[in-house]
Amino acid sequence: MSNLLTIAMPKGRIFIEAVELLRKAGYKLPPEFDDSRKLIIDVPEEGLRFILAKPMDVATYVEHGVADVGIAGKDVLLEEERDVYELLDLKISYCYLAVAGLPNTKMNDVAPRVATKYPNVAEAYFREQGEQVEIIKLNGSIELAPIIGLSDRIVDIVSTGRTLKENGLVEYERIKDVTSRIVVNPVSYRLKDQQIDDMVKRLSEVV
Ligand SMILES: Nc1ncnc2c1ncn2[C@@H]1O[C@H](COP(=O)(O)OP(=O)(O)OP(=O)(O)O)[C@@H](O)[C@H]1O
Ligand SMILES: O=P(O)(O)OC[C@H]1O[C@H](OP(=O)(O)OP(=O)(O)O)[C@H](O)[C@@H]1O
Repeated sequence: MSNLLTIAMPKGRIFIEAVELLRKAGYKLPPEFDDSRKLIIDVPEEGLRFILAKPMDVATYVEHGVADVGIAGKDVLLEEERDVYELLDLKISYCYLAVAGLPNTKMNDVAPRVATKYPNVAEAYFREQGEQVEIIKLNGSIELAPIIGLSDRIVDIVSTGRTLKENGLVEYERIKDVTSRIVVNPVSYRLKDQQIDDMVKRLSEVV
């Protein structure tokens, strides 16, 4: 096992903002962080190892303890419900989860269909509303579903609202605000509490 504190970082849009925040907190991250296809980047001078993962997989690495710490969107944490501690809201990559669909349409009375990348979040939301829906799991381009008649509604991320607008969809309900969080493995937190607390402290000062 490495002595380096291992951090699972999401590739994609969170990555750039997270790197910027870590640098602001004083971590010297080499140029590899700006342009590289490497999936593991060690920064021994800082005592850190970064693994670059799919956003949906970050909490899985942390739950299994192959990463001590992870950076993950609240959307993913709600969807996956992994056994990890959420220690800090980094307040980056802001967006929100919402229900959307074609304008002026009601949900089908019998077995309304909801397409989403977040089946658990969607299921729980509609159950709370007292509505029984059929969930259709998609992996992206969710906005297609109501347009081509696959579903009555979607549950998806909205940021600027541009994707909804350009595809002729409207928002019906806002479910939850989303930002990225620092999560940790419970055992790592016991064994490496000083390193982890130091990182959380440094990050919380620049959030
Ligand atoms: N339009 C957006 N604006 C801001 N943050 C977003 C937006 N879409 C998603 N996010 C946040 O960024 C996280 C990662 O999204 P990103 O689009 O980088 O990856 P992804 O589409 O989930 O993954 P994949 O690599 O499988 O396409 C999401 O979990 C969410 O927290
Ligand atoms: O409100 P906006 O600023 O338009 O952003 C929202 C869009 O961003 C995300 O998609 P992403 O770009 O990750 O593509 P995806 O379809 O592969 O999920 C999300 O799923 C929406 O489609």
